[in-house]
Amino acid sequence: MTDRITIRKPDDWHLHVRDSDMMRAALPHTAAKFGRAIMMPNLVPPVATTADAAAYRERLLVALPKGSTFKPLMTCYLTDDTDPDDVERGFREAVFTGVKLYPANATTNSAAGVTDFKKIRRVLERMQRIGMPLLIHAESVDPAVDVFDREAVFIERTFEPWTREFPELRFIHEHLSSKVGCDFVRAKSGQVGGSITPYHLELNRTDWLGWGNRPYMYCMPVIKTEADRRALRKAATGGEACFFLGTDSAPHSIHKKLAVVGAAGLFNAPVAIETYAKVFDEENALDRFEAFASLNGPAHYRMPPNVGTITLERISWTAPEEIKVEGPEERALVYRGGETIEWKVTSVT
Ligand SMILES: NC(=O)N[C@@H](CC(=O)O)C(=O)O
Repeated sequence: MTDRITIRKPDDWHLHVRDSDMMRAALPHTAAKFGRAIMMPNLVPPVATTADAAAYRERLLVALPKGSTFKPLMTCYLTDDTDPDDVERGFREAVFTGVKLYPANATTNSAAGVTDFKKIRRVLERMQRIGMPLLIHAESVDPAVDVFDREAVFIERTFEPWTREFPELRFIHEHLSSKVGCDFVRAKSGQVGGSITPYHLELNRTDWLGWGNRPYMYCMPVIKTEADRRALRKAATGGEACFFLGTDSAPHSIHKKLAVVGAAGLFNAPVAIETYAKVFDEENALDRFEAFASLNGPAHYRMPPNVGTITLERISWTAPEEIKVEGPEERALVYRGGETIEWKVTSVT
């Protein structure tokens, strides 16, 4: 039995830390264990221009603990009115790493997202030309589509046709949640990469709804069936280069999570890398952990892997139930809060 594992320092290819008080509370949890993270642009108002992203990056850098080498990678929130010239400028100036597409109203803070895909064709053409990746929240928002089928329908109606219309455009299917999604990414490997969260690897919809409604398991795309969870575990741990780590850690104040209409998103940064290690251990795949956590993502984004390392050991500890947040948000519930966590980070270089 392996009780200790050292891998290259991982990156988080899908992260929300928000802004101001929440950012200051959430960011250190990721910066302590990851080399880089793709910072999601769904602030209110969104990070929609090069100037917005440069300013947000400054705020993130100021919020980092002293001496941290963590690097935030910025994304552009795509709207109906995004200017292709600004997108290109941001990419060439190394402000933007990619563009993020939210279909309008698909998830938290996506009201400013794209309402009509015809309106973004010029941006996609430009991105294809300059080699800039497109990150997609791949869910249909057609009200006639069942919430559990949103991923499959988006792939069929929109994503798959785009991979043919824009053959040189590189895509990331964010937070994969279904077997259909895994099979799609696999079939388009090279052109499409897929990130996978710790909670989609751990939970099925019976965990979420079967024993009382558990608001801290509510996220978009919603947790699906046991067959989907198994397919995701196979994808993450199978060693295929198209799948990589993206926590989708998404803190909300406790008030927003426990409201009548609750916010989607789970704050998992305090236990994320440890939870992935648990999954790989359970699947007898710890030898493939480094590829998923630290190598496949940079390769898809065409960046070198980190030079540092992280060591995890089989040491039990108890996850905090919540983190404190200054100001009116007060506190945020932690995914797996109060549970025994099997793996512990013992060294980061
Ligand atoms: N995953 C979620 O349920 N929520 C995310 C947005 C997202 O990535 O969908 C958030 O910003 O809270």
